[in-house]
Amino acid sequence: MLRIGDLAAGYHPDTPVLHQINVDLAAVVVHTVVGPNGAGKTTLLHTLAGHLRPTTGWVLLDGRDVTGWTPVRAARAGVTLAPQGRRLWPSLTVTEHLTVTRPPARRPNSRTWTVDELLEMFPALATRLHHRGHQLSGGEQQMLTIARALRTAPRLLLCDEPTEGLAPTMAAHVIHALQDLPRHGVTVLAAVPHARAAAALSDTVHVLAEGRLTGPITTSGGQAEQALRDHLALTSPALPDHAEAHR
Ligand SMILES: Nc1ncnc2c1ncn2[C@@H]1O[C@H](COP(=O)(O)OP(=O)(O)OP(=O)(O)O)[C@@H](O)[C@H]1O
Repeated sequence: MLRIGDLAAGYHPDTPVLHQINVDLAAVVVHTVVGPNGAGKTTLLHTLAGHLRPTTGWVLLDGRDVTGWTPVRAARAGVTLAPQGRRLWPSLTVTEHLTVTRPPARRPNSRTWTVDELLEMFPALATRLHHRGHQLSGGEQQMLTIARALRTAPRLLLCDEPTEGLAPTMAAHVIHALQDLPRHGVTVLAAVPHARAAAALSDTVHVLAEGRLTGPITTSGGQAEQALRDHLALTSPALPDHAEAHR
């Protein structure tokens, strides 16, 4: 659905963060982009969600040029960001988060999600309906961030570090929910900092290093972790074996 070619983006004209990014998110699966802190993962997701205008290159959605679109146009077309840091509305309750966010009226082919379906996906939220954003645990906030994004009926969900800082059981729940989305026609592109997390979460991994993407690596063959280590070693030649566990 989404194709990106020769894309460059950054925050200052003289210092691009992304250089010549090429990627084709044709398959309705979970894709990850993995790379160390500062590699540009957030910058890539923000560019795709329309928060940042690319300096060069193109973005095609179903063959239509959408380069430089706004977040509103991106969301209307079915591309929604679940941001890092959760960015909830602190004074709104769980129910209010889910009811004020609605799918666009005219997008017949997208899977829409009722509040009840989202509470079934994330039962922890069902017991917190009247709690405000700032009263939720980190895991509950992450679930609500994803649930709120799903309310816009995305075809492509961009998730920035969806398991960051979560306890293992919460992280497992979030991973399970994301892995189930392709079954509903939703493609996922998640940014993660660790090779192992990328291999566990996704079907296809794209490695971002020094502003460039390599891959994709398919995780189904069992070789993903070694392939990722090889790719990441390109930018960290001195990395000792035991350091991988902390990447
Ligand atoms: N708003 C901003 N203004 C200027 N520079 C920025 C801004 N946001 C990020 N950067 C810089 O862009 C580069 C890429 O940052 P980005 O957040 O995209 O990386 P990341 O891979 O998501 O890392 P992390 O996992 O630490 O968030 C870094 O050098 C960062 O300092």
